[in-house]
Amino acid sequence: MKQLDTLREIMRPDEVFPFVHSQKGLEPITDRGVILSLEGVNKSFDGFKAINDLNMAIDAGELRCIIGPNGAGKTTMMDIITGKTVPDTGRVRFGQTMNLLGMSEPEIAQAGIGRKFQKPTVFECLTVAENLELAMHGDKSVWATFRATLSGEQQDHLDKVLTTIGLQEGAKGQAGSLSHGQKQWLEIGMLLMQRPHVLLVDEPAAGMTHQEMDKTTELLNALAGDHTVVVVEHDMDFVRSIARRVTVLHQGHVLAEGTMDDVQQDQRVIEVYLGE
Ligand SMILES: Nc1ncnc2c1ncn2[C@@H]1O[C@H](COP(=O)(O)OP(=O)(O)OP(=O)(O)O)[C@@H](O)[C@H]1O
Repeated sequence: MKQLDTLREIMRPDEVFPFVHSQKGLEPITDRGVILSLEGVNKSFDGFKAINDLNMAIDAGELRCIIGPNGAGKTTMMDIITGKTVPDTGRVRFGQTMNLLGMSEPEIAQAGIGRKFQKPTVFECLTVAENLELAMHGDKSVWATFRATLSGEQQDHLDKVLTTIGLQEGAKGQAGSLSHGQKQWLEIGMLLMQRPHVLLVDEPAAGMTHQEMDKTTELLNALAGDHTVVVVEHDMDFVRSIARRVTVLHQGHVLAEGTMDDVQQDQRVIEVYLGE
């Protein structure tokens, strides 16, 4: 995959918050500082505290892994960031000032936070390229728009995304014929078509072969830097292969944060995992 080469070109920052014009061109208003933050976030379901005073800050360009035992609140945290779940209290900000609470799921996606769920949801009867084309238009119900001719710039973007996800050779093949791993990459490509600033990726390695995992590691590492990538993952070997910084959630709260070595040696983390 010529990911690094092509990504520089794909990431032509849109004129979308939190990027502003500067002498160097479009720059994140965070100045590569914190791009996503949760402060004092709480969420209860029928009296059960799924998220308990959650505080977390993620820097622009980071590749952050979120780990934690079953029921730790990882999915609920992702749901809160993307507007699927509204917290009871707390603040969630994109950049330094954009308040994500009160924004709808489509508005948050439009602002530049894309999410990939664990199960691939590609359109199996369409080709790989058609899936990407459809994703570019956002509104998947608009078949007429999908049939419209792509501009040169849009076609270039599509070609670069195909190269990034390593599916350029199979672009005209049916998505239904792809392997599980290839479907996951296609879905990441579908997110990239909308030029997100932040990518939230749920268990990308689940069900993958070792070879596919290696390619996914390569892909996520290539995406970080120009994008901010947040990965929720259970597979510790995979986490070790991609993570620079790991956050351990437990009972809806941050238990530990640091490098993989740091958190693996943390006595509280060991106890939580052994006690699972
Ligand atoms: N809509 C809901 N109604 C009731 N309880 C919920 C709801 N969503 C989540 N919970 C509960 O909140 C807790 C946290 O769940 P969550 O799915 O966020 O954990 P998780 O860390 O993603 O777990 P896993 O690794 O098993 O996916 C769990 O105890 C779960 O049962």
